[in-house]
Amino acid sequence: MSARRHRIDATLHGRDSRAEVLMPAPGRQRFTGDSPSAAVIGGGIAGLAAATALAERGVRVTLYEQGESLGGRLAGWPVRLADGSEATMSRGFHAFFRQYYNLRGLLRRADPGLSALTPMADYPLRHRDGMADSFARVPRTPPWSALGFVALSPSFGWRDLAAMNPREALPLLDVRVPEVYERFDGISAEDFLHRIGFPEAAHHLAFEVFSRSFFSDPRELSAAELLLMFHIYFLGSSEGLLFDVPREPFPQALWEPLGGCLRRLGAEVRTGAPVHRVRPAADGDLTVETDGATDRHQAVVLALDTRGLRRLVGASEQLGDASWRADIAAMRTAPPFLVSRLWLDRPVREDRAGFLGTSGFDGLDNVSVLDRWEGESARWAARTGGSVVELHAYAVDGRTEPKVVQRRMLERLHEVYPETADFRVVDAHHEWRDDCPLFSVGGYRRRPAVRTPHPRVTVAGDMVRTGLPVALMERAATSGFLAANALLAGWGIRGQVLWTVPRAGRSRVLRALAGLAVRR
Ligand SMILES: Cc1cc2nc3c(=O)[nH]c(=O)nc-3n(C[C@H](O)[C@H](O)[C@H](O)COP(=O)(O)OP(=O)(O)OC[C@H]3O[C@@H](n4cnc5c(N)ncnc54)[C@H](O)[C@@H]3O)c2cc1C
Repeated sequence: MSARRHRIDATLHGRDSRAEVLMPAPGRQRFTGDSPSAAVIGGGIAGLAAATALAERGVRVTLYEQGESLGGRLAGWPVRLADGSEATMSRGFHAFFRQYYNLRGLLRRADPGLSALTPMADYPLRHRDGMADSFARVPRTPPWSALGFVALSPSFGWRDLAAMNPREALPLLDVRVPEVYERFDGISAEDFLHRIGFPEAAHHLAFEVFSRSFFSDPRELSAAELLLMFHIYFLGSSEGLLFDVPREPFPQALWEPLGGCLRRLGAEVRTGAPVHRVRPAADGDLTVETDGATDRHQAVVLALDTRGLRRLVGASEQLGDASWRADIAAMRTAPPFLVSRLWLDRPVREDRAGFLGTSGFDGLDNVSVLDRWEGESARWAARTGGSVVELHAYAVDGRTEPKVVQRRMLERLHEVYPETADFRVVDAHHEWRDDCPLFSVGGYRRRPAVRTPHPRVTVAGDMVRTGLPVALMERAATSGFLAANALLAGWGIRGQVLWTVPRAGRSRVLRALAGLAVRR
């Protein structure tokens, strides 16, 4: 893919005039007449992006999803509450950042104006010791974002900035992908922050919240992922740290409309369809085995979660080569996380934020008041006079009894929002999962890339190496499009145009400063 700067249509992309556009390999617009068939395995964001890009160009797509609905880690399912109401449960709160250009492009297929998303006014953070931070008033364009944060933050002042180790900290100013992995994948996020002399208070507040949102303890997370995150959300993009959230539960707001688009494009969307094996056939085709059926395709996109990919590749003995298979087998998932959703009989205080990042509260990572922004919760709260609150705890010690953690998180809620201590819990749903990838120290080299040893098999998902500054949901969407583009290029068809935050530090002065660190 070639890259070039573009004037940005702010309504379609973001506000960052330095965002980069990545042009796909040249080719015909789409198939006409006879077209190949492709299996996309996995119906999360990555699979939906791949399936959409392929189907739009006339490929005959079958999407296989083992779950009963689309969305993967953002899937939702109906539950009946103790008071008889119907609600949609999910893994809960997700921040849709403005620099998620490719994810937003995917969602625009079904919702051109992104009317399903609503902005959150702030990204407040609170530490148990009383320290609080906010990004609402921090400017969005670097370097003013960093300077504004230092000027406004109680946890990170000018004195802290002056006390940092300048030589070690300079690389923060010019994060480049994939070079950042070559230099920093070998140390942990925690060690990196110590090395640069990052102030203790800001370390515990801002960085712990961010690194834990990668589902890992900072001692286990690769420093390269932390630097990348710093670049994407802070110093490398002028979209800022504010984000949007869906106005309704994920299925209704996002995946049912997108699934409808796919079907209108002629794709076959099969839910409740786990794939057990993929086998290369002698004639170059690939067979895909599901419960009781074997389908034949000319290409396959593996858009599964980490464990699903490991299992499927493990069972598909003839797929790939020995070293690729060994790398997939070595992939790890992050420790378990808990999402507790509580339907409470009374409203939380009026000034409580829709979302609050928390630190120092025994592993409670954030608290959302869903009825502030999600229609279904707001209607329940209006009808009952109650409120809907969600608690997330990432990287939980797997040895602790789930009930103990659930009770502890509720007690911490009582501390964060003391009025809730007297509320009655009308109903509670607790989701325990461990399906997020672990970006462990030194693990980058073995993570799968989009291309595999088989020219007609590609990989997509939020664990994939894309060579671009993208993470989490945006990595899933971007890798999905890249996986489709790689197949389309092989057929001489032009793929999807992609966008990314700049792939290097954005200011010449900051880049020059960062260069000093490398030369010394
Ligand atoms: C609690 C929580 C909060 C999060 N918050 C944020 C956030 O605020 N911002 C952000 O950007 N990201 C966030 N994330 C991360 C985000 O959810 C993921 O990065 C993203 O959803 C990954 O999408 P994916 O398509 O790569 O994988 P998945 O969504 O896991 O999709 C993989 C799919 O493959 C299917 N599958 C597996 N095996 C098979 C098989 N054999 N046959 C058929 N199908 C199979 C699975 O059922 C699944 O649907 C959060 C995640 C969690 C859990």
